[in-house]
Amino acid sequence: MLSVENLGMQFGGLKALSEVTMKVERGEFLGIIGPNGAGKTTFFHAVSGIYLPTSGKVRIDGAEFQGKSADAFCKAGVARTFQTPRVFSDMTVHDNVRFAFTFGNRGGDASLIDEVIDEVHIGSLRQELAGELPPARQRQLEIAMALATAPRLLLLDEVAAGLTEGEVDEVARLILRLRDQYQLTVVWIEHAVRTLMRTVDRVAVLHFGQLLADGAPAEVTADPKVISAYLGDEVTQ
Ligand SMILES: Nc1ncnc2c1ncn2[C@@H]1O[C@H](COP(=O)(O)OP(=O)(O)OP(=O)(O)O)[C@@H](O)[C@H]1O
Repeated sequence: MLSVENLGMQFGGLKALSEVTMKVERGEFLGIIGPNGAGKTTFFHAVSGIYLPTSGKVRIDGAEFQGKSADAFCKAGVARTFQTPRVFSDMTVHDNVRFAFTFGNRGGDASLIDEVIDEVHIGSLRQELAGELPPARQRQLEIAMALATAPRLLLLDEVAAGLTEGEVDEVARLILRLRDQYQLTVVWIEHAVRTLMRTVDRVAVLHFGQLLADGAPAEVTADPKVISAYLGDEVTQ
């Protein structure tokens, strides 16, 4: 579904991503972890048309996409959320989702607007202004906006940030349900490592812009390189 080859993103002298090569297979659920500043969000920007990578290839279903616009990625079935939710504050929840709907691949069936709002459990907030929602609800709204575009690949950037462990587990269950219901391929960046490890099929670890490890959660958790660079005692306690 998505593959990157020798992906690089440089800001002046800083290599935010360096020679990253990996694949996400159709239907797979990949987690991405790594310390602050490791390049996780930059990776999402590079595979959703926000940043033009300074080197390497980005492929969607085998076709080269580096340098294409965010709209082209969206039309190819890539949807994402942002670490700081990008919602239209002065518009209602419903109107935000309706706006997202016009960019995607759903054709004319606007009844799906209400469906996705209900799916992410914000049906009771339909007429609320997005700017008045707490951050966790804005993240749910962003997921609804992403779903409104009829994605095949959903990129989630810290959608569980700031939540308690129980709430993070709830978000994980929601993502799994949405994945099944909409037959999504999912990539989830999250610092809540324990929940992530229980949820995903595979984990990639970024460290200083490089891919430090990529494998099944149990393998990655036991990898000495990953433990010393990032995990410490976090998931072994
Ligand atoms: N537009 C930019 N201009 C300059 N530097 C940038 C830009 N975007 C990201 N960076 C730098 O690239 C590096 C990687 O940032 P990125 O946001 O991708 O990290 P991250 O792994 O998502 O971190 P966090 O977990 O804190 O969100 C950081 O050093 C950051 O300061």
